Amino acid sequence: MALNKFMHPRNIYKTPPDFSNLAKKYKEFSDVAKVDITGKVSIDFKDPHALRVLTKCLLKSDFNLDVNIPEDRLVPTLPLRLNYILWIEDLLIAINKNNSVSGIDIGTGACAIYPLLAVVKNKWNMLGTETDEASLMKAKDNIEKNKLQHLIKLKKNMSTSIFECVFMDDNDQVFDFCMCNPPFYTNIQELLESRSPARPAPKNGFTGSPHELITEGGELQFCRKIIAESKIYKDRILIFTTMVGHKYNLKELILDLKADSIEHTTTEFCQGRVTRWGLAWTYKDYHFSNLVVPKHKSRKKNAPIVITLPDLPGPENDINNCLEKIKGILLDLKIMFKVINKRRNEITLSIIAYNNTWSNQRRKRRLSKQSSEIQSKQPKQDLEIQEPHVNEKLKHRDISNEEQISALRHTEVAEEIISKPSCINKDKQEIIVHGIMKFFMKDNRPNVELEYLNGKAGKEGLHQVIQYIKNNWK
Ligand SMILES: C[S@@+](CC[C@H](N)C(=O)[O-])C[C@H]1O[C@@H](n2cnc3c(N)ncnc32)[C@H](O)[C@@H]1O
Repeated sequence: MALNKFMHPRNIYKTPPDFSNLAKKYKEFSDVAKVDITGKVSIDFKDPHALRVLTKCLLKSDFNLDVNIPEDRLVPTLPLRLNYILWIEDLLIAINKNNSVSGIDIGTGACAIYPLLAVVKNKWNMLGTETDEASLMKAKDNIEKNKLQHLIKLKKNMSTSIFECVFMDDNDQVFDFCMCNPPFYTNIQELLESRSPARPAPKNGFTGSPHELITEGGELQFCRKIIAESKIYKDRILIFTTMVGHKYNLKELILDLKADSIEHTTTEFCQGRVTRWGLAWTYKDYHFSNLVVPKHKSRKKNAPIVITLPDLPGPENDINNCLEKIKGILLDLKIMFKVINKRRNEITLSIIAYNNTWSNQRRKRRLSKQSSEIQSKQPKQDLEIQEPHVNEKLKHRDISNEEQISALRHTEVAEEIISKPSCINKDKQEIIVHGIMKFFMKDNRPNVELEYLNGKAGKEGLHQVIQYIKNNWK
């Protein structure tokens, strides 16, 4: 519960729930609870069933809500959901909106968790939208079970638009806010790779179905769509908000809003070991600058590092030229990359390296030269027989032990360098470096901003990659 102290100040889960009390109150909970020798009651957080029972019992005990959470759907973690609702409360306070509040929950899911919490906590009127028929049916059951149909409405979204289904009846309704927990991932692979191997194993078990977690283009595209459509519905929703799961996407979305001079604010949702972010924007004459952002200032930040690269030769010292150069170097290094954003003067790449192909390049080149010199001196027949034993030949020359060891290393590394990308077995290999590189032109010079995400080589690994790029930037 490392981040709990940074939870929203009004979040009741800042104080962890009393598990022994829950076990006494609910038989279902006592069935999944374990008691250690000191008498402490806990559950197996890796067990999705135990998580489901915990959330169900907390909803009953703390909010008097009876909720069925289907086995094949996301188990909503309450501290995070509550952090988001509490931040919406802050936003509404900031715009002096304190009664007859109405909000939209985009992608409400099978539990309609946000509408239910919003209604029991604040008596807001909520509209939940959902594309998945099965989730929609379950959400309806949960709302009816709690007799809250008069405050919570549901709409099936059958279009590719986010908001069209809300306003298609052509009513004049104006909503105070919209909220969204978007599907975070682009595909299964990204979902599986989303966690750093360097970080401790996730404390909580994995829950959720693919369509709840995956969307074409991932959360960045989904949130961009909300922003694009917000321009159409700017008079129908006072404050637009979304949760963002990846910090690098948050940065991109902020740039989008800044580019259009749209008033916005952000927050951090901290709970357990997980941080998410909230982004809010408006087209109204509201100023969010007075909002007290509930985050802890002294918390260590992963501040990005900016490095200026040498000028590229020729007149075309521009961002497209940079991109071609970078692509070439990354391909040489067998580093996987994806262009996640491209603007007029800036390009953002996500990079993943499964092998360290950038270290000791000078030594590798020297040894490569040495070994090819030796090979060229050998008679052809000899070479054919002895080719796998380059180091044996080196032994017969007057060279030091250290060089022999380097040569041995070189043979191994050489194989690594010539390996084709297709032999990168992502399933079996650990990520060495995963990071974001944003290239941009400043004062007509190429710069790169680095953000380390995860990987065995740590931040140092990402710095080594950029150092390699810098050294080969010609
Ligand atoms: C990450 S889940 C969030 C569920 C719930 N709000 C929560 O926080 O637990 C995302 C939900 O959005 C739904 N969804 C995806 N695209 C949608 C769209 N265009 N309109 C409405 N819902 C959508 C998915 O079916 C899924 O239930």
